[in-house]
Amino acid sequence: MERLRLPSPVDGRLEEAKEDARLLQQWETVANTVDDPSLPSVRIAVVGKYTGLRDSYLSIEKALQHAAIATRQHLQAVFLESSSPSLLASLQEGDFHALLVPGGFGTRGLDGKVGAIRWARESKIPFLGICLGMQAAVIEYARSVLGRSAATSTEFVSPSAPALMEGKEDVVIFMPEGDKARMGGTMRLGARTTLLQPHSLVHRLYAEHLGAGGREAEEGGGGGGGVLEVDERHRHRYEVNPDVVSDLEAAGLRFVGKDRTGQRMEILELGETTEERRNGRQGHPFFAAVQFHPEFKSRPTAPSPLFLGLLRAASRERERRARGEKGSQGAKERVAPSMDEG
Ligand SMILES: NC(=O)CC[C@H](N)C(=O)O
Repeated sequence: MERLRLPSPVDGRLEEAKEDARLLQQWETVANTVDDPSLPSVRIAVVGKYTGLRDSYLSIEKALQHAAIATRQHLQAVFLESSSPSLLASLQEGDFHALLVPGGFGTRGLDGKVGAIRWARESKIPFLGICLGMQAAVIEYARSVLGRSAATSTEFVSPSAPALMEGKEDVVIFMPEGDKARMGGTMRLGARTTLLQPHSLVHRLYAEHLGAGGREAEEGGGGGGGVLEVDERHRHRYEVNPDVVSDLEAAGLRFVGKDRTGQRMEILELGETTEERRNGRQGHPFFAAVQFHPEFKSRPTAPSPLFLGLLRAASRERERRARGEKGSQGAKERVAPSMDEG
């Protein structure tokens, strides 16, 4: 056995027993945290249009739960209907510590999602957007900050409507390799690689998980220089229009995760605005959105780095309110540097 370098069955059993004990210990920690009545509650608003069918957001709720356990908080996820006329009032009065806008399809409720994201961005409430949630964040920024009030996604433009003015309004477009005439089989599905720029919030979060969720990118493969590669699961037909990226970046959005071609935007963060930098004001505590679905890879003992980031920011927000502070400025440990540092 030694000559052939085979593991001894005794060693193997010992290793197995150690691993079993480690997993049991992890699981006990999870169970004890869920049952601990002394932990504070964290209130997360989830704004979507499938709220009548709770199972639609099951993986979102589970991923939030995993991150709440890891940050020792009791999760109160509140699902709000995105087409409700009272959505904004519910958000303003709901004492929420964070907002999550998950994936979805079709136009109903889009303006509600855009309004909710605007509220979170302007009131400096931690925000995570997923898939359609990221596309809605781009639409919101283009409408509110670039002043393109008609900004939208090609998904929401009826084929019979006149072409969008100068193509400036379709800030989210159909992916070129898809077949516009046929929906079946045109979705970009499954695990795809995203390269994460250093000096970004998401890079730091994934780097913590290096080994589990990320690996150093190789020089020459579009990576190198501290770039991290992560594989996350996708499910979409539309993407950020590469033609509007430079305008959005000049206005303060940072696209810190892209595919290997550099043409497909996978992750955005909010950098400091020029005005914030000039006045030495703190930027947004946590504003990130991703084209993929991080919830699908979250596990009870290994929460998704993005959900973890959101729940940590939500916890800081709760503590800040408990201290009676107004506005998020000064509340946090800021991680996203200004755009030109990235
Ligand atoms: N999963 C999603 O959120 C999909 C977003 C959007 N409807 C698209 O197809 O690109």
